[in-house]
Amino acid sequence: MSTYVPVMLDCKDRACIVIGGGQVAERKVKELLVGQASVTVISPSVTPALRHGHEQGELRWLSRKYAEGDLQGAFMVHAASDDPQVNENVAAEARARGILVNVADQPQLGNFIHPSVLRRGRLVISVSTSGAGPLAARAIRRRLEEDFGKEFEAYLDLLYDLRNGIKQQVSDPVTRQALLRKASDLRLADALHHGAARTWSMEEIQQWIKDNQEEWECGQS
Ligand SMILES: C[C@@]1(CC(=O)O)C2=NC(=C\c3[nH]c(c(CCC(=O)O)c3CC(=O)O)Cc3[nH]c(c(CC(=O)O)c3CCC(=O)O)/C=C3\N/C(=C\2)[C@@H](CCC(=O)O)[C@]3(C)CC(=O)O)/[C@H]1CCC(=O)O
Ligand SMILES: NC(=O)c1ccc[n+]([C@@H]2O[C@H](COP(=O)([O-])OP(=O)(O)OC[C@H]3O[C@@H](n4cnc5c(N)ncnc54)[C@H](O)[C@@H]3O)[C@@H](O)[C@H]2O)c1
Repeated sequence: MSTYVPVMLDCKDRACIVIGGGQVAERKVKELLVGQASVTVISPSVTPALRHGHEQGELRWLSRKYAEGDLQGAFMVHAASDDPQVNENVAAEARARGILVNVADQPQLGNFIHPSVLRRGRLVISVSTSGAGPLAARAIRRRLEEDFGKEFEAYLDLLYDLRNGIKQQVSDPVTRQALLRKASDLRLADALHHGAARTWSMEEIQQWIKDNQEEWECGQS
């Protein structure tokens, strides 16, 4: 079994092809659409959700079987048909073209696999068992859902603004580092959980930076 390297891929507007239109293809397409990829499904039949996506213009569906040459110009392909020989052929074309390829039934023929994903806005927690047991990956992800609740979406939006504010307002590198550490303290997320998880105004963000900067500088003198 491979030891995989986890990465976060930017698929925005990239040509991503999915061969097959069943439940597995649907799941992979959903993740690609979250990443704003340009998705083409090639399959004689598709699930109602994929058909709906096609009708809404969210993805392209070519209603036919895979044919060699379909992968020309693609960034990534998913071989998710229920025909092992077709999936093998897709993997072979992808390898010859140097395209990223995921193979649903024979993962070892591809060069990446999907983790189970928990999203809370900007927070992405990916769980993989390296192929040992996808259902266990799902179960672990579900357990993490309890520890990382919806407040993390608001917290990461706040952290994004706080970091930008700190970088703009605080020039001393040591003070800046101290404030960045404080903003990254998960107690801030807990506070959002216990209080109302709401958006901070720019004034509140600037005030937080000012107060904490003063507190830090007082502690140093
Ligand atoms: C996490 C998740 C993400 C996703 O798909 O996006 C995912 N599989 C999920 C569900 C799921 N998969 C399977 C079942 C049926 C139950 C069962 O058999 O256990 C269910 C449940 C269902 O479908 O409901 C069967 C299965 N899966 C693979 C094979 C082939 C093999 O093992 O050789 C077979 C046998 C096929 C057969 O024999 O028919 C292979 C892979 N599945 C992976 C990912 C990759 C490894 C992930 C890891 O371990 O880190 C890897 C290697 C490649 C890949 O797909 O990228 C998603 C859960 C999402 C969530 O809910 O959170
Ligand atoms: N990796 C995973 O997470 C995972 C999970 C479950 C099953 N699987 C495996 O993934 C594969 C697909 O599973 P599914 O449940 O989506 O199957 P499914 O039967 O629901 O769908 C198969 C799809 O492949 C299409 N297809 C068949 N021949 C084709 C061809 N020549 N060109 C293009 N499309 C073609 C069919 O039209 C259909 O839409 C199976 O091999 C299954 O064993 C993988």
